[in-house]
Amino acid sequence: MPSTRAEFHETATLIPVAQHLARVLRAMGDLAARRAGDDVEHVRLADAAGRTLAASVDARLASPPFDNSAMDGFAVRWADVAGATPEHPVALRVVDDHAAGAAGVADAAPLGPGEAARIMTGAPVPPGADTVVPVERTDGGATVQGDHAQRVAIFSTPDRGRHIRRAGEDLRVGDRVLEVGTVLGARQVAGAATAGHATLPVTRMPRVSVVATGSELAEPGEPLGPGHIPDSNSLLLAGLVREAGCLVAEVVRMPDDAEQLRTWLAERQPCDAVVFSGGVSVGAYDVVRRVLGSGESGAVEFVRVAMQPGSPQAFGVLADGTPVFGLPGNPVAVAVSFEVFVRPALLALQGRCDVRRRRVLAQVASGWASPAGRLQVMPVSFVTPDADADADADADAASDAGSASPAESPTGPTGLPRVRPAASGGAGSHLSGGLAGADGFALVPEHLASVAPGDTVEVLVLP
Ligand SMILES: Nc1nc2c(c(=O)[nH]1)N[C@H]1C(S)=C(S)[C@@H](COP(=O)(O)OP(=O)(O)OC[C@H]3O[C@@H](n4cnc5c(N)ncnc54)[C@H](O)[C@@H]3O)O[C@H]1N2
Ligand code: MOO
Repeated sequence: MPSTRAEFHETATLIPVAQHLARVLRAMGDLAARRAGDDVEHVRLADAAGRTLAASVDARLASPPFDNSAMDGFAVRWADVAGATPEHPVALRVVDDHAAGAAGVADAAPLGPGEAARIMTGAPVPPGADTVVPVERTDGGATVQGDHAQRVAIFSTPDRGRHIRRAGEDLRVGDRVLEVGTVLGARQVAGAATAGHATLPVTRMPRVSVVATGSELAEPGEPLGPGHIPDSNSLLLAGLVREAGCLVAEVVRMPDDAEQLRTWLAERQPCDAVVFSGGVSVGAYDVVRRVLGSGESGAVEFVRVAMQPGSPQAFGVLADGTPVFGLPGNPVAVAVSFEVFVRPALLALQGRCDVRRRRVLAQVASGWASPAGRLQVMPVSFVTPDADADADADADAASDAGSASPAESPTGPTGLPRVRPAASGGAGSHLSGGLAGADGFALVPEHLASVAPGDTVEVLVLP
């Protein structure tokens, strides 16, 4: 129970992360449903990476499309070679030679008793053959020259049917290859090619506008005026938008000036979502809150979420129905807010079936404090084997024991990977430089005020 009025005010107004996310995803679900239909494009397989499937894909071709050899060797009739040994090889007449891609194999005369065909990996199995003997188990036979048949000695017998890859054992015509909502990567595109497709139906890539607000913001690399800082959030957000499979409609940096924001809102490029950074808190110049919170440009709600960093959040729609996010300006808060709310929303807008990031359990290598009552989303890095080696060297130098500090081992006694805060400064939401070393975000539940070495935490793994 909160003990003071101030504390009560703080905790009473915090919305659980799951509740805010559910609200965002509900709104995105409605938008995606409205977009469905007009939003399908057909792209060539070579252009499909990173796109989201708009419809499930079934096999048009069997895989393999025909029975073929898994080995370079000789296609035989098993009954002819059963019992062959090095001491008592079986000699067969080589009547044909089949390379991968060979035409006409299916029409060849069936192998007769005592006959074999030389065959290469991937070549169709000729009629009559039921087994392939790898070349290593033969004397190698001899090349067929013209129609002068040669002989091959078989030294041992595989099981009947061995080394033949059967038509359809991977996919039969009509088998489901890819589910609607799947994000297409190299493996999925290759699977579609195998299944006989040349193009795939994908959802249109949402276009997202990024607006960084703040009178202190300067172009990165330019000399800084007094009180100015390089604008890192524009780059962060534009990059995260692209990583989430979207196109960047425009990137805008503007000072804390309500008139400039109103002008931009009136003249902006058409897009599917807008993401603001900065100006959502309670500061005197918090321009996003002032303009969007007034209701003059749409319906945007400003809330405080039980999360650290990234507590102040804005979400809603602009006057034309475009969804809009207002993220708190601190760079780590931007990264975390994007990860927790915006990325799932943009994936949902694309029709992705899975909007969750992969999670792993990890063991804390060096502890940190966490604000009780809020979900802490802490940038962490995995302890690497290199760090282990460095620690070994340090330990060697410091003592004769020469063993690595347990805190530096890449896995803990449980076999879980170990994590430590990515920023040497800890959990501050301004530690933008430290964010660059993050491999993931550790999720520290609301009821904890700290984590200690050896504790287990769940980590969202970044690509
Ligand atoms: N009285 C209170 N003050 C603040 C509260 C609060 O509850 N009461 N919350 C704090 C928290 S937590 C956050 S997060 C920030 C969020 O404020 P804003 O969204 O209004 O963000 P700004 O004030 O515009 O900026 C915060 C911080 O981030 C830096 N920044 C902003 N944009 C960029 C950019 N594009 N690139 C790099 N850095 C950026 C900015 O210079 C500020 O230092 O409010 C706290 N205050
Ligand atoms: O939400 Mo703020 O990000 O804690 O700094």
